Amino acid sequence: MGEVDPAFVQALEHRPKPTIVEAGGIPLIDLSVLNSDDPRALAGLVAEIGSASKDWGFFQVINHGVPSDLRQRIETAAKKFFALSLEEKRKVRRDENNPLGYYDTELTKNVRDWKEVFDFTVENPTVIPASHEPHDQELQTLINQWPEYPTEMREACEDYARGVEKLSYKLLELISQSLGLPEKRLNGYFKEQTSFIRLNHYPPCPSPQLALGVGRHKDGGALTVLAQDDVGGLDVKRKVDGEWVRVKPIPDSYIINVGDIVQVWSNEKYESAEHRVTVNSERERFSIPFFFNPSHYVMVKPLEELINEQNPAKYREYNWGKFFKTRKLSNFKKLDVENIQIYHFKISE
Ligand SMILES: O=C(O)CCC(=O)C(=O)O
Ligand SMILES: [Fe+2]
Repeated sequence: MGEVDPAFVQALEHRPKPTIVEAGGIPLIDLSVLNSDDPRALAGLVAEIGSASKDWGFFQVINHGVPSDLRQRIETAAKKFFALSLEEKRKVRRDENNPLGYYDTELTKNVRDWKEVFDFTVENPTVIPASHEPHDQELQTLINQWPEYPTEMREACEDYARGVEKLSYKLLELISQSLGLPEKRLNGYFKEQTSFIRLNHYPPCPSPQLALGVGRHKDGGALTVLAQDDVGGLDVKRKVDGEWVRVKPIPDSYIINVGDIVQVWSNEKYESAEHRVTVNSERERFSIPFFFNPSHYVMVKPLEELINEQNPAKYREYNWGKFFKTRKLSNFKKLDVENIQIYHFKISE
């Protein structure tokens, strides 16, 4: 067993157990129904999405319509990029001001993650607040930084983004319908989306029982559409019993997780699930999450149509851009406070 730097070591209660249950029961949803014009089949799909979002906050989709060559091209480009020297990768390094590009020192809840990443936004440029301070109105324009090598990286990333964006809108529309709302009820919030895609590389770790690839967390955006390779390591905290279970890789499927924004919009009918990534000492792992996020100026709050006297709003409204900026900052440097969470906006009962 090798040694890892103490910055990576998780507190005892957050370390992965040596054996983990492979999750039976994570809903597997076949989206080919979307091509059918049988209203009953569509209603069945909407109901499936609703139960999966309610009971798990996590599901996998197959026959999702994203062409497999888009995924192959970005996966190949990611492998080539991460295989470059550190010096080469650091030419597109991100910093406190520009959160886009290469990074190998991310923190989740103040502990270092055993991974390296490359981030790019789906819209180029993307506008976010310049500061996390609530009263500072200044904005910042983010521009993607593309590496020189591999030369096909930019095109592979941009094409993939367009493909997965379509799937994300489809899922958003299904979620909206599953809440009893019109199909396009939520689309307007994404006009100037702050969505971004992350290429994750988890190298083999000499002490996989001490560190995590990504520490336990919930995704702060609306939805995450994740491509994982065949290595496995993504664990979800199962809602029924709080047990960590491993998400089994299924070739050419996507893992969908409901983010905090959907939890708030739905007034907790749906709940974002806590998840983490464990690493292993033998095989490197790659994954590609697409974080589907609204425009920075969106004020997130329980949807009017879903609240009433019997079911009053469980959250105060908050500004998405400020939330996003605060999270980014806490992932960048060690803070003495816990990073921002939606429960900070929860209305106590
Ligand atoms: O690598 C994975 O499977 C998941 C990564 C993740 O949860 C994240 O980046 O938010
Ligand atoms: Fe995540």
